[in-house]
Amino acid sequence: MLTADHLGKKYKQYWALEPLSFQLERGIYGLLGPNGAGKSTLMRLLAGLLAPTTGDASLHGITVRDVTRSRRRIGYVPQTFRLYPQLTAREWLLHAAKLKNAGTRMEQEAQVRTLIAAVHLEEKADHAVGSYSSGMIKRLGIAQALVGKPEAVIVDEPTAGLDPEERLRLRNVLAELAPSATVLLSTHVLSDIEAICGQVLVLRSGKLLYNGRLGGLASYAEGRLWQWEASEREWRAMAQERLLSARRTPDGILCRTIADYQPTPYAHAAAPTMEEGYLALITGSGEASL
Ligand SMILES: Nc1ncnc2c1ncn2[C@@H]1O[C@H](COP(=O)(O)OP(=O)(O)OP(=O)(O)O)[C@@H](O)[C@H]1O
Repeated sequence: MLTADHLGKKYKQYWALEPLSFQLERGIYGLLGPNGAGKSTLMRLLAGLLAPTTGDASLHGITVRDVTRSRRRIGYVPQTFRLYPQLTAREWLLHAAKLKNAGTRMEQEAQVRTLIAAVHLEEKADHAVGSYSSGMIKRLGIAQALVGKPEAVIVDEPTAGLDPEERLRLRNVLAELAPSATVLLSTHVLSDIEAICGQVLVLRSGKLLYNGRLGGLASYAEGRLWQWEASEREWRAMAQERLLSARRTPDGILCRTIADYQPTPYAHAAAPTMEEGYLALITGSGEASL
């Protein structure tokens, strides 16, 4: 169990992460929030790589500040990382296994073989990483975080900059981990994680706004989601930034927005999606004036 207990981080007078508390069991959790919300700060605090201003993070009751006892048990994949381009994936992972003191040389080699297969890098395992695509590097980062069989795996922006095929591949790799570890993935794109995360935490401006089931997000736009068909001319006259979506149909343009009151006489209430609920939550959307 990965626990945050009044965990917070302040830079000068500014809370990058206001003190928050939660407990994460086994499974995959999404950490959502716009740029600057505090996601990386929280992840680095949970991984024991950043000293908190208040509170503590712990894994199964052991503080992450106890580096010797917790470091091997938590795998962390930063947003970006540098690799020596001339090293191969196998060499890189063996190096990580040595640093983490993950068993005898033979055990380390066996573990590296298993990890290479788990992240589907068998064909490229003995090629220099300088020749890898960004998706392959992300997968190698995850394999490196998994060395030593950690009980918690924290991945900052796993799918950023990847093409749809690589996203899917990476998602599958992460989903396979779920039964045996606590996995926390950050993103600002809900669709990236909705296929694999049942639970999400939402941060905005350093505050924890939501901690619960992914499906529960839709409720933030419940009763405030409006849909109507507009003509091309009406649509052009609208404050476009107030629209959540606008989709061309044979009859005109299907518009959706969040507003406390019916935005036009033609609008009718519609069921919000999770994404729309999430947008309502992070934008704190009030009345839309169209
Ligand atoms: N070392 C630092 N010194 C001062 N402020 C910092 C430092 N690191 C982060 N911050 C600030 O803390 C806030 C949270 O940053 P953080 O990187 O955690 O956000 P994020 O949600 O991960 O953003 P992104 O999605 O853009 O990566 C931001 O306002 C950022 O500018």
